[in-house]
Amino acid sequence: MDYGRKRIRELSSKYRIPLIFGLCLLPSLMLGYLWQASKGSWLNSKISLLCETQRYKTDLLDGLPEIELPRMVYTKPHIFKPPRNDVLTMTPWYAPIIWERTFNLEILNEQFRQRNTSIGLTIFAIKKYVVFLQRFLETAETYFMVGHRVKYYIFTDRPEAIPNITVKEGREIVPLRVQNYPRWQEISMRRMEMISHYSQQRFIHEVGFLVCVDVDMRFSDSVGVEILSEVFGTIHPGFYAAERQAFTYERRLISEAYIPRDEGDFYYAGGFFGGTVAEVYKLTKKCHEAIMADKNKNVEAVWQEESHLNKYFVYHKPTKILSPEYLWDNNLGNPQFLKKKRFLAVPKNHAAIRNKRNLHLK
Ligand SMILES: CC(=O)N[C@H]1[C@@H](OP(=O)(O)OP(=O)(O)OC[C@H]2O[C@@H](n3ccc(=O)[nH]c3=O)[C@H](O)[C@@H]2O)O[C@H](CO)[C@H](O)[C@@H]1O
Ligand SMILES: [Mn+2]
Repeated sequence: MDYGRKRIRELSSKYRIPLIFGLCLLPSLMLGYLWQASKGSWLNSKISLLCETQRYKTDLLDGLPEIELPRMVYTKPHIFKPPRNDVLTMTPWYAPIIWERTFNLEILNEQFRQRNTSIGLTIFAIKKYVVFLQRFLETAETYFMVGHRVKYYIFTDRPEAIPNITVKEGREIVPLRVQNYPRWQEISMRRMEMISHYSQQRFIHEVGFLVCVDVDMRFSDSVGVEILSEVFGTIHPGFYAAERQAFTYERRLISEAYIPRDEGDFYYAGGFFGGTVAEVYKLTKKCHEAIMADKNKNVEAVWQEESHLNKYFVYHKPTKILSPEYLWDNNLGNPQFLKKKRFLAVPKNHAAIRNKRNLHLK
């Protein structure tokens, strides 16, 4: 015990001066630090306040467009009574699949009307395919986007063959003269190039959405704004129940459209897709570039641009998907789940319409 006290006394006398010095230095260092810190943060906040008021406009959130529905009376949705339980109405990435009974067109029409925008429908009628225009346009006038502003963009090598149809108010036929190609496959594929080109040059200034369809078709029931979304595709009527392995995706590795056997969600049809002009531009540009890359390798995908579209949708998931109601072929019968047939394939004699023989449409 004694030894311990003695030792402490010895040590404290030895280190007295440095100890006192240290004890004085510590508070002054702390004070100095606090002063610096407070001075710094004050200065910093002054600077950032100045920067922010310079960088940002303060009225950005004022005067935003508002969509406000009027009073509407309709059956309320019910958590335990889904309108459809016989079909898939939502993908795993939460994109709705559009079927009859799942939407209220009155709400959607009102919302769309208040957005004050319009729809461009792109149709290609090259060489003999002009024969399909009359029926296509007449049925579109009855069923397509009724009550909304529509521009029919008709890509053709024969503008003089466009039938003279009077369209309803707010609707317009816009002929776009384009070149033709000898092979039907080339004509079909080049649609990607032409849509992307015109999206950049023209459509982006004229319409909000683009809907891109085949011309050998007729509308037979309502096709309205329920189909519109950032980017949408349509389930091909021949493959809605098929397993992945049965999808006719491009399976050759050499093609840009190649999809491995363990990937893919649906088989989408080449004859009906769309979205905002910006999204359709991105889609068609990418597909066209892939088609050109294949061409350089002397490859053509098994289902031309439809194969490339399917590849695109594996890695850029559509934000909405149209059920086969939106693309049906009467040769496929009348399955129970199909409550409406909205857009139907017109029977065609493939050999006659795609080559130089004379054509007699049914
Ligand atoms: C309903 C559907 O999903 N159809 C697709 C399917 O064949 P389809 O047999 O339906 O192809 P198709 O003969 O209708 O050709 C596609 C489209 O290209 C245009 N065209 C074609 C040839 C011609 O001489 N003039 C002309 O204007 C026309 O708009 C036609 O609708 O596969 C094609 C690619 O192989 C396309 O992906 C189609 O979109
Ligand atoms: Mn077709």
